[in-house]
Amino acid sequence: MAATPHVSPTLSRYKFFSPSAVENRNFYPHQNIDSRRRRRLTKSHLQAHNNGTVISYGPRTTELASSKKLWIRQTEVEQSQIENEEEEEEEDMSDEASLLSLSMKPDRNMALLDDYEMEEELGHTPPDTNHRSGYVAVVGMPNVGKSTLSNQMIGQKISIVTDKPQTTRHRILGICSTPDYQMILYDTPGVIEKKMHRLDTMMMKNVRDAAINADCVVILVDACKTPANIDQVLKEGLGDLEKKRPPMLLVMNKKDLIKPGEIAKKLQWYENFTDVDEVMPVSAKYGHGVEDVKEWILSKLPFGPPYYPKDIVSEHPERFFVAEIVREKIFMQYRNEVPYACQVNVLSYKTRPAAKDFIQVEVVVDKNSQKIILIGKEGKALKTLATAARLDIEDFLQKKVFLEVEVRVKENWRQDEGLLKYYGYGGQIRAM
Ligand SMILES: Nc1nc2c(ncn2[C@@H]2O[C@H](COP(=O)(O)OP(=O)(O)OP(=O)(O)O)[C@@H](O)[C@H]2O)c(=O)[nH]1
Repeated sequence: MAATPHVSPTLSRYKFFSPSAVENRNFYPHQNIDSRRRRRLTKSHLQAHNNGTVISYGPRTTELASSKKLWIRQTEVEQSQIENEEEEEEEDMSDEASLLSLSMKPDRNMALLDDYEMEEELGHTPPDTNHRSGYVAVVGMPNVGKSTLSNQMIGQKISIVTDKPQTTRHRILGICSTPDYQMILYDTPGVIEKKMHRLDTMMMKNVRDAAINADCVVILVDACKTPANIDQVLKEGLGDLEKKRPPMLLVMNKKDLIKPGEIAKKLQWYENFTDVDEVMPVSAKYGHGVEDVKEWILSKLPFGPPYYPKDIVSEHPERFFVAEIVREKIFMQYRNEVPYACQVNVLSYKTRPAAKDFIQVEVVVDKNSQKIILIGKEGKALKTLATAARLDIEDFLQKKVFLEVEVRVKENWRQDEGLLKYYGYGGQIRAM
């Protein structure tokens, strides 16, 4: 029998808590209290950029403390206090607690924002019965423009974009909020049939987990390609959703690359031969049709309160984006198999009051031959990579950093499930 919801005396205006949630004070979506304490990406943290190719990040909000893990308002707590608490917590923090689970969509009956956040961030606003919020999975084959569309919809660069297929490896959660709605988008790795490595299998599981959680699904296809059935995308990307088939929109992207007559013919084909609820032509890169996609999504989102504070644009911690920036530069600088053989990990991130922040990054490769290519003659290639990455990281963090990049060989890392989980492909990422 379902437990009777417990009404929090202070928060009854907003929503219900399940009794177990109240007991555990585990109100936040996806995580426990410890893991909630991390630097989160806010709207002002990144700045919108429209062409989807330039990384241009705006000023960091001063409202968030620059503490590595704690999310505390600087106006309320002295920086020294933050640092002390941080050190204490660092000692307590077990490996388990440092993992953020990205796979779960919170139960509607559970409160999603704790009282601190409610009072502070929502500013005592009474619940809006017309407010909509929900999860959207963006799926499709590699290189069709999923990340470009997701970035456009969020209005900020959350996912890295390159011209190479299979750039996206993680399920990336981006949040688009207005006073009237909150759209939580999962940008997912491209659906692949042939799984060469354990990494591919785990990435596909992450796509399916995103779809399971979704209130609606956006399936992208490339307008330049001959129309083909999307069964493979549905099978690999959505899994067994027969019992609960979410509303589906097919987006024919890159319409700028084909003639208007061709657009109409291809749309007709998709309307006739796919089992989706609607078909739309879009040019994600140039923003054409993106508002129509948002409108369709909005019409499918359930009424309900926001899942996240309205100024949060992503669940991922800063160090995730630092690693992604380095990975983007690898994709841009190196060719063939090399970018695919690379895993980027942030080993250490130290904020130093009297010096530049110190960030230590390792690039893991499969073979020594790849390490040699990455480093280049007299280390020149690695230096170019580190400089390009550092400049973007500095833009992103809005401060100078000292970036150290080292290359390590871990044979067959793409087949090693334990390592892959450690690297975050099991649906959990490291918070610190
Ligand atoms: N001309 C044109 N190019 C686009 C459009 N949308 C995306 N692209 C380009 O297509 C390439 C792939 O875009 P992504 O957004 O990385 O595609 P993806 O589906 O996320 O790729 P995966 O990481 O393989 O899953 C990039 O070079 C984009 O600039 C579009 O509307 N028009």
